[in-house]
Amino acid sequence: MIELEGLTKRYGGKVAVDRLTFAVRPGVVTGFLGPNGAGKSTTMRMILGLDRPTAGDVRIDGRHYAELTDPLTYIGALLDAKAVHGGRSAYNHLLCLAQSNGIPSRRVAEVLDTVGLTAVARKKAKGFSYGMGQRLGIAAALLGDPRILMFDEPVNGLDPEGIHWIRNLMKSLAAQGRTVFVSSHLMSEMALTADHLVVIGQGRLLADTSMADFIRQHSRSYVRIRSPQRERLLDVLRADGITVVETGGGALEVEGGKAERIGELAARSGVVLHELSPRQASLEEAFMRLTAESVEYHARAAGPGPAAGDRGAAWKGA
Ligand SMILES: Nc1ncnc2c1ncn2[C@@H]1O[C@H](COP(=O)(O)OP(=O)(O)OP(=O)(O)O)[C@@H](O)[C@H]1O
Repeated sequence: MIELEGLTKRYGGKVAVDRLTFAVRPGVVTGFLGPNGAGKSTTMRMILGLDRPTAGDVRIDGRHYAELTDPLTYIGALLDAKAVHGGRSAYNHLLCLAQSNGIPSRRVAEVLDTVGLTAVARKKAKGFSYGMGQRLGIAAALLGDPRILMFDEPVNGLDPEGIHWIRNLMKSLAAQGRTVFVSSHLMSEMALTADHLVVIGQGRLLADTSMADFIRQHSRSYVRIRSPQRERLLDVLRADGITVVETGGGALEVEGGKAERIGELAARSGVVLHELSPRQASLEEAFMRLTAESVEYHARAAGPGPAAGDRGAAWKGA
């Protein structure tokens, strides 16, 4: 378990992480979500003792990182996949890590096998593709067979096969009872991977909830309607007590699942419909709404008041 208590980091006048209090529990994948600059990497660096908190505390199974003997056997992390000596082979890179951390060298072959790098184990890391580098970073995280694993944006830059592989790996590690903490700025990816969500914006905690609750609270269902007799349709729906929102492009929206009722009312009144489609707002939109206030890096060039979908431009990799 990872426990944060009022964790805070300031860089000069800038508050990167602001009084974060939450716990990351074993047996589930916990997604750590937030827009660019929200403070995810800084938080992870403090968990690993790489950055010193300005205030507050963070403990791994009740102890500070610096107090752990052979820390790689408690917590494995992938923070920066490029942090590998390129001149070394994958095997030697992992062997050095094993030897300096009291880990038996037989683990090297085991983790190379787990991440599918056995065939290229003797090749120099500098010749590796981005995906192979990610796999090597994950092999290093798994080396000490730790109960806690932490991955910073592990799917960034990966192809669909690599994304699928990492997703399944994280789920299987959690199913083994390990604590899995993974950051991302992509809600859609987390929706497929995480059981629990911690969302931050501008360093502050915005949500600490199960994925099921997040979906229940934030996924909005609505009906989209288009009609060449728009004004007549508006009158008919309003007369029936239905609240209609007029959206761009001449379309109308009605909250909830009232498609059948709307269709019947239109038919009864002889109003022609060109579209009557029940829709579900995506989790990505819910996430955007939740963090919109705290997005530090807005794509201002896109002009004021972008639509939810357009705001994707403000997100790394979007
Ligand atoms: N060493 C540093 N010195 C000054 N400011 C920093 C430093 N490291 C991070 N920051 C600032 O702290 C804030 C949080 O950065 P951090 O990298 O933790 O965010 P993040 O959520 O990981 O973002 P991203 O998704 O872009 O990686 C940002 O405003 C960043 O500019």
